[in-house]
Amino acid sequence: MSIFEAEEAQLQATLARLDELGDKLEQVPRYRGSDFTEQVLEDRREHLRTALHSARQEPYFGRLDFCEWDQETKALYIGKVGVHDEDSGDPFVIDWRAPVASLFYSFTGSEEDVFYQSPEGIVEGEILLKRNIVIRNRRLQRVVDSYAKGQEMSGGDEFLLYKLSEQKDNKLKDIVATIQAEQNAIIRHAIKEPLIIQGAAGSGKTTVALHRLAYLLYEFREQLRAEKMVIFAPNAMFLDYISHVLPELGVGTIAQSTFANWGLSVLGSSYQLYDTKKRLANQFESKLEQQSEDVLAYKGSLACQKQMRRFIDAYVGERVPKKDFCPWDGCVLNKETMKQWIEQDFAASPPMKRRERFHARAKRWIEIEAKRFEDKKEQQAFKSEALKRLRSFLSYWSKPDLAKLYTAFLKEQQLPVPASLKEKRLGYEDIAPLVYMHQQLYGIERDARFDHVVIDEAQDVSPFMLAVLKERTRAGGFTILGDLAQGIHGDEGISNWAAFEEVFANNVSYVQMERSYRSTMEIIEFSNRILQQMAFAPAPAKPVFRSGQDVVVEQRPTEHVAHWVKAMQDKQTQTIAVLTRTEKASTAICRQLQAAGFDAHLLIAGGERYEGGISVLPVYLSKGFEFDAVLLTDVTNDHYPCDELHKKLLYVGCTRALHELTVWYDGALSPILAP
Ligand SMILES: Nc1ncnc2c1ncn2[C@@H]1O[C@H](COP(=O)(O)OP(=O)(O)OP(=O)(O)O)[C@@H](O)[C@H]1O
Repeated sequence: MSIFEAEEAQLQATLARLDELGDKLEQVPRYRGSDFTEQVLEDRREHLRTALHSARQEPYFGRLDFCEWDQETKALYIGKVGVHDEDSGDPFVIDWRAPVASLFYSFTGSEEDVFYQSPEGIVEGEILLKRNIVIRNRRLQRVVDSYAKGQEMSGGDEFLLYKLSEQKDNKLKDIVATIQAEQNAIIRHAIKEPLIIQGAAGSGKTTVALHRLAYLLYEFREQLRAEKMVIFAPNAMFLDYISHVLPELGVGTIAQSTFANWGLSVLGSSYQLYDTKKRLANQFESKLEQQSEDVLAYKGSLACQKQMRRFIDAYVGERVPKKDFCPWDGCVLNKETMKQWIEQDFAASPPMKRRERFHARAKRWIEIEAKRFEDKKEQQAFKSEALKRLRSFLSYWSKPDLAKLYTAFLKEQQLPVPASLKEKRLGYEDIAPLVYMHQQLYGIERDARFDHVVIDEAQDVSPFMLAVLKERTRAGGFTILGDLAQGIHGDEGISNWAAFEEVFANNVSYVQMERSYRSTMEIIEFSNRILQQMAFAPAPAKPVFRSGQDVVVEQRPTEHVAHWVKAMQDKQTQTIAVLTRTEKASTAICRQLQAAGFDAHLLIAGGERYEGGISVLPVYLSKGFEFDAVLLTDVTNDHYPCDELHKKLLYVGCTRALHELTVWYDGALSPILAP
């Protein structure tokens, strides 16, 4: 029997077991009653039904023959979801997140003995076979061995290259079958340590972070809840693009948001972001930003956070009663007692909660004092007079208007006050300071705390934003990923990771990912030449050995875009992108393509969906996305002068391409690309 036939027989046997299990489960009536134990059992059955639904199509993707010392070799089949034999409890498909499955990813073929950490301790042994198996709709498609003991192998990358050469559709995909050793280490990194990942474009940062969430939820299911996890990413369109990975991994309820939207939800519905749609366009096109870069950078800094804390402390300090309270003539609650209540008895509560508690205790005190009057009517009259006086006494400590308080802070710091603040319309850079102010005054409800936070494209996040999130996240619960070479929002974001490390008082792990999986060698080498020109030049990306077309750089006006798109379509290219320098240019090209009969999509700031197919978008919006073929238009000296911002923009644009990259210029080629 050939290897393929043997695996085919194994697949049929596994499918038969899965079908039997699935059919049996379907026959158990759904429990809808109120008995708690029954509900828990039904919950488990439902979980298994969902798991079996996907397992019955593609039960596994890998096989690992592992021999634990002094025991028999076991063939372990690894899949997206683990399935156990009902009677013996033995797994016949191992979940990719299970401890033993880690060997499938970390084993490189050169280790003689291997080990993994199981809940019972370290398990040692040797690997005899590592096999990739492709199953589509219950049919065995492909079997590729990357290691077989005692045999010469062509190299472990063959299967990875096969996966990478596939065309992409409109959603990011899971990579469970081909997670690489360095990615596996990140996915399984200790739960208690915050993690910062600096990764080259296309190194799999976003993908790996999503797999890490799925892993954490599996391994620490007793401690973590999906509803308490959140992914922050730059915009709604990008969130739409990555939205399929977690459901594919069987995880459905993790919140995804932009920092701005989340911040506004904390502040309440009266606050809005000003020019949501136009912020990026202004920043990258007409330089209309009202505020200088220094002000933006300061508002995102830890120095600003420190000043804000001092300002709030002073504000709260001022709220301590300065005079005695007199509910009626002859009765006094002295200021020392009230001070003691506020500063000592209620010290653990946030300031606005302290006010509430003070109010409640003062009312109780009035009740007790009023009991001195024997006549009930008299008692009532004194009480209502006292409550009136209490209200007026507390007016010095009314609920603060955050926008006004923030205005006072900006004035104190001699910073310009944006005119829109009066209408509670905020700049992106004002959100972190305001949310921080809110947190300082009102505290953070238990329900509003996070178990784990993923921050994607973190180079565009300010240290102040991170500090705000840290206050409401359980210790160590951060996976932060970014690429400084793609930091196109330098004024709001960061230029090195030091300030982030400072937020965690340096108790943070830092990992670099240099291998890039997205693009061909030709595209990576071309992009690396831009990288090397940057003031801060991260290590060049290392390509996987996947060769493709040469990068084309040619003098051509944008009128020819339709020809290029047609040529790409003729090659069956699935996702095609035309990247322009401005939104205006994107709009014009998109119209031109639509007039020529192409189903082209214009992606602009404020958009919510990414459709795939043919996309036309400004280069600054392309961050995070990838396309089979990319055309960068107008790469001239005028549009991309030789400065840091434009080097980064071009780097972002070039690294979006998987298989083909074309660069056009009409005039003088940008000096960044000059030979
Ligand atoms: N181990 C892997 N196996 C197969 N494909 C992979 C692997 N790692 C990454 N990829 C693919 O590489 C591409 C880039 O991944 P991803 O978008 O997560 O990278 P990134 O580092 O976030 O990129 P960027 O910073 O440029 O946005 C995706 O198509 C992803 O599926």
